[in-house]
Amino acid sequence: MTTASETHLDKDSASGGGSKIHLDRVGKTYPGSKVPAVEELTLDVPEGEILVLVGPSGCGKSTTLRLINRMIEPSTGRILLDGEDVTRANPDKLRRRIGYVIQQIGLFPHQTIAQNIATVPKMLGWDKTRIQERTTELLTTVGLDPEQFAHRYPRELSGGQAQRVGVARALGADPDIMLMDEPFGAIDPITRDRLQNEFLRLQAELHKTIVFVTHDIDEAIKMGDRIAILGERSMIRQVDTPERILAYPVDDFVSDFIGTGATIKGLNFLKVSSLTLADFPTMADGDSPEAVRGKLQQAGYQWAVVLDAERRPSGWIHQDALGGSGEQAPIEGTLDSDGTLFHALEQMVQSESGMTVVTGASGRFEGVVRMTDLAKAIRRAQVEARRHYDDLEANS
Ligand SMILES: Nc1ncnc2c1ncn2[C@@H]1O[C@H](COP(=O)(O)OP(=O)(O)OP(=O)(O)O)[C@@H](O)[C@H]1O
Repeated sequence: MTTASETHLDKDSASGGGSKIHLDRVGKTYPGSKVPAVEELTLDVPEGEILVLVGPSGCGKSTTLRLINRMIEPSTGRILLDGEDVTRANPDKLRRRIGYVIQQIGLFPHQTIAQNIATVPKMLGWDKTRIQERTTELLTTVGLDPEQFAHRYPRELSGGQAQRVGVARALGADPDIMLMDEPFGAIDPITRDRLQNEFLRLQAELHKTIVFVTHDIDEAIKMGDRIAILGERSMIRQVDTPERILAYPVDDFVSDFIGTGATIKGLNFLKVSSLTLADFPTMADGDSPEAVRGKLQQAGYQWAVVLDAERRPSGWIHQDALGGSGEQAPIEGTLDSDGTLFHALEQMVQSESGMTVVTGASGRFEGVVRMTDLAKAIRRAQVEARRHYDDLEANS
């Protein structure tokens, strides 16, 4: 097995070529501390990517994030944005280019929501009309009615609304980089899920380059184009797409961190369209029970899919019911080829047949997904991920 230190960087990233954010052996030792909080961290974030930093409490995630906008000054190393060394640039100017969202939101309590959102545009000297237009636009973008909310104060908002304002404020001057430190951390699970979805929808339009800190691996899997799993002193243990990390954690530290159920979570990244659906016995209008029993015996199945006149699946029939009761078991939902294998598994475990039906155009029957198909797809993902790491090692 390759080790994390051998695998966490590819050749391009070592030089930072073309990255929006490039950290070059950045380190931070806090005054009075013997141990660095961040040690020799080299990391790249390509333009338009959400990179999630995840790791155990105290491993240095927040410090790393704050090094990027120099809220914390690095002790060693260089920070490059768009290829430009900003390690010694004016930090105030730098921060105007970079949006920053934190868990505690940090809204100014004595300023209205509109004034809060206008913070950076004001610093940049925008005129009143432009600021007002931008504030209205941003409130709408984050799903808050400007008429209702612009003139309220932070204490007059719910946690979820305040968090949306936090995002709007960070987007104030349209920065192309956003740093987000557990932005949805202190919110109830339902609102949190909604905010995550809204943010992903927003990002699909805005294409910001985002570094996002969380200690929650599920949030990392959901939000990240890539995830960097950090160990002590922000040492990278593995950095990759969520699907590859789930398919192939490089060591026990990463396995332990992503926890149980990683394989099942990995099914979220696999689509029904990646499967070759095998021929499956069906019972259409006019088929005799004997003929269907013959098909089942030949194919080695106990269940057939019953189809209506339009070849849409209407139920399952067991071989014992053929020619007898004719009783059918319901189909617990169907999937199209865009569905994920995670949904296929969910439907499978609810279905009496233990299989999931796939439909195509106009709901017509296309095939079924069986447990063995899921197992094969998982193994294929694992083999591909492993091959990727073997190639990286061979090329390093
Ligand atoms: N201002 C500071 N002065 C001294 N040490 C600090 C300071 N801020 C953080 N540290 C230390 O640096 C290390 C990394 O802290 P940091 O907040 O970056 O970790 P984290 O991974 O974000 O933690 P958490 O998930 O618990 O928020 C910790 O050991 C912490 O105690």
